[in-house]
Amino acid sequence: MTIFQFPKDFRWGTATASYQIEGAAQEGGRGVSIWDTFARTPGKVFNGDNGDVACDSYHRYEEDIELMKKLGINTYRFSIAWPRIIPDGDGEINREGLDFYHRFVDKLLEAGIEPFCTLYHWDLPQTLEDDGGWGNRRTVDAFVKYAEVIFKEFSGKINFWLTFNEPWCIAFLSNLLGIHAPGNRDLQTSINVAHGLLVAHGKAVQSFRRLGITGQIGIAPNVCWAEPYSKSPEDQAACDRSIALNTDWFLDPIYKGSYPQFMVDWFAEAGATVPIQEGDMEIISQPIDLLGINYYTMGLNRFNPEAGVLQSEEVDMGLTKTDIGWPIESRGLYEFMHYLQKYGNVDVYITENGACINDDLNNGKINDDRRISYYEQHLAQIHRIINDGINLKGYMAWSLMDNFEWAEGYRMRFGLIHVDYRSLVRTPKESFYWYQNVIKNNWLETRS
Ligand SMILES: N=NNCCOCCOc1ccc(-c2cn(C[C@@H]3NC[C@@H](O)[C@H]3O)nn2)cc1
Repeated sequence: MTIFQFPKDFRWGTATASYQIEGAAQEGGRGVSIWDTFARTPGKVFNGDNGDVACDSYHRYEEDIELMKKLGINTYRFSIAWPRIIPDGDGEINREGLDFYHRFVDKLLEAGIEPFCTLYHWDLPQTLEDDGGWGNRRTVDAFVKYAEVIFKEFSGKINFWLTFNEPWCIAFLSNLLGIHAPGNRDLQTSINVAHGLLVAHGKAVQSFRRLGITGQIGIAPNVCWAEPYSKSPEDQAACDRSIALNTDWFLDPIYKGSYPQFMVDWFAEAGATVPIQEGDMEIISQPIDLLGINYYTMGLNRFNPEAGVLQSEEVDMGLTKTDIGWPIESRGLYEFMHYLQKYGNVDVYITENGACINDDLNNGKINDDRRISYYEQHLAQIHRIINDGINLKGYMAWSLMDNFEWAEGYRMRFGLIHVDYRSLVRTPKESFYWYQNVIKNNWLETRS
């Protein structure tokens, strides 16, 4: 057994997102999002599940906050649903939507929990997607309008801001692979989306500074850490492409003001170019204050000309997997955080990390020992990272509770709290109590 002591001011939290937990999809003046549409498209979401009810947190947020207090977290990452604030995307402001989030944030603050707000966690108003989505500058301008409304409303209440969650998922999972909403399968479209959201990010940061909003702002890329299957240059290059599409494709423009040239050249070979307009890169590379990093797994990649646009395939090495099929390898988090240092020792928060473990209730308890083991391994790596002098400031477990896991619907459970989707009863799992103890002690004690 080893004790890993965390810094005194280290932030401990959990994370969720609006479409995944709120429900009340047709209440409070909320407009239609691309996920309402996608979930209703036959074959897109397991079992035809959708976010109409989800965890009903729109109505049960006070109960959820009581559970957060019981858990002992001091930070809670959530997202605001743009369709609740400006239902048709760039028209009238919906006061009822703002009032809901004021009630929610006030309750968080009352509980001594720091709100950590994501402006965009994938629920784009459908009207904007109908008019070209992130590839259309109208959507970029609409996002800036939405962001400014939120900044002005919540300045002083919210001090930690993220513009976008997982830009790789928004651009490539959703517009190249077609697995998430809106389900396009086109390389040029996905590159246009990536560029549009980067410009929107930069413009929102400019507004944040111009309006003198208090607090810090950043973005939350999801990581695809990978190591080459062999020492061959082809496998190393395939690995580099896989990592770069999740990380460098977004962080080079933000921190360096230009896209990674080797990837621009790679896509040019595939006939796709980045639609850069005059001044875009200066806008995108506005200085930011923090990075959110979402880490789940890592892979061993090798070159395969048949393996998609990156010609990079993951090799199954027989590692233990979570119930969603992702290998459990915490080492990738440590390696990635050192890779990230090429952008400088920036302030980083782990804004998502967790395991899909579908254990169900058994005599009123959920003995999710595999989830505890996952967290134990990953928190030990977090301690290593901090010990190496990297500015890792906090950790938010994904997720507070089981919720709508996108194309997987409700069958995949990431929560520290079990949700019965019929009764909506919340039941803390054994991992909840384990994490509660880590937070209370501010140290990790490995069990072996
Ligand atoms: N790279 N090529 N892949 C080839 C084929 O991939 C097929 C599937 O791909 C993926 C990749 C990544 C994800 C994913 C899900 N979460 C969890 C959510 N994070 C934000 C929060 O809302 C959580 O629910 N994070 N990442 C899903 C599917």
